[in-house]
Amino acid sequence: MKKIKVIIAGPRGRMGREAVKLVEATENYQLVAAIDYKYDGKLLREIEGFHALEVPVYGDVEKCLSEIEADVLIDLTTPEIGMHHTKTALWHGVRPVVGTTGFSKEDLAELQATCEEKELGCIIAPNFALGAVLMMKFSQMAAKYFKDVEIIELHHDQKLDAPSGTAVKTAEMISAVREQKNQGHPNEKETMQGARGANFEGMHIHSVRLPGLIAHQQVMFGSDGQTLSIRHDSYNRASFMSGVKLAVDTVMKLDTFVYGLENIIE
Ligand SMILES: NC(=O)C1=CN([C@@H]2O[C@H](COP(=O)(O)OP(=O)(O)OC[C@H]3O[C@@H](n4cnc5c(N)ncnc54)[C@H](O)[C@@H]3O)[C@@H](O)[C@H]2O)C=CC1
Ligand SMILES: O=C(O)C1=N[C@H](C(=O)O)C[C@H](O)C1
Repeated sequence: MKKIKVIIAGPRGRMGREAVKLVEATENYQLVAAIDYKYDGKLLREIEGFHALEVPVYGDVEKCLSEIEADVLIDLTTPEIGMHHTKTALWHGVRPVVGTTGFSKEDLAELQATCEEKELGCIIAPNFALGAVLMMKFSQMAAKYFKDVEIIELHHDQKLDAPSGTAVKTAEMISAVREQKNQGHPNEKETMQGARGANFEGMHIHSVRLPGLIAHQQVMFGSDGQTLSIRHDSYNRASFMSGVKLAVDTVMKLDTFVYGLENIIE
């Protein structure tokens, strides 16, 4: 059986550790390297929590990709370094699967152009949890009938980006079908800055950060005499792994850029 050779960037992170477990547990995947700025030149097994993993760790993505033959790079880091890893992977002919959030519109356009130039698959998934992908799709369906919507995303307090990648993606999907509307009273005024959250084309996004939370989102629609709430909750990071696996398997067959798992599930 030909194995899919995988590199994981950010293996010590909350998501990275889960992804290492996934790759190790999947028969046709082989973890060939990890990228971690702190442990350059070590083996993964020398890092706490990783046992018996004779996998080299690189601090530098360029060096890693020059020395290691790989099919897929899974990135679970931070936006700046994630962008650098993703571009470098594409230049080396390695297909990226990116869970890192916080990329700008310009970043995404640049990655799409590089994919097209290289004719190489790349999947950027703001949320790998299949339930969250359905929550976004259902919200898009509902937005055809309800033009008043507020997005409330709730995450753990170690999260760096706000609003979450999922909330941004949800707002983009809704705006593709929603009749444009500036919500709330035309004369509404914030007496405390930020009270109405972020404004995306007239709809509002609220970001809650609390210890104890993992990843949650509620999309609330309202119209005359009724509201509709569509909610998804991730209670652990294993919830994201079936989507990571789907993305790795799919990216191997792609020569295009995909932003969002809703584009690859039926
Ligand atoms: N798409 C999805 O379904 C999900 C996406 N995320 C996103 O994934 C990213 C990571 O999330 P967490 O694991 O919770 O964060 P984390 O903070 O636990 O992990 C980030 C990891 O990146 C590593 N890192 C930072 N700079 C680096 C560099 N220069 N080179 C290599 N590694 C570097 C850190 O050492 C750390 O281990 C975030 O952007 C988050 O929003 C998180 C959960 C689900
Ligand atoms: O940082 C997180 O934890 C998560 N990030 C992603 C996002 O920004 O939407 C996905 C999920 O919500 C968890």
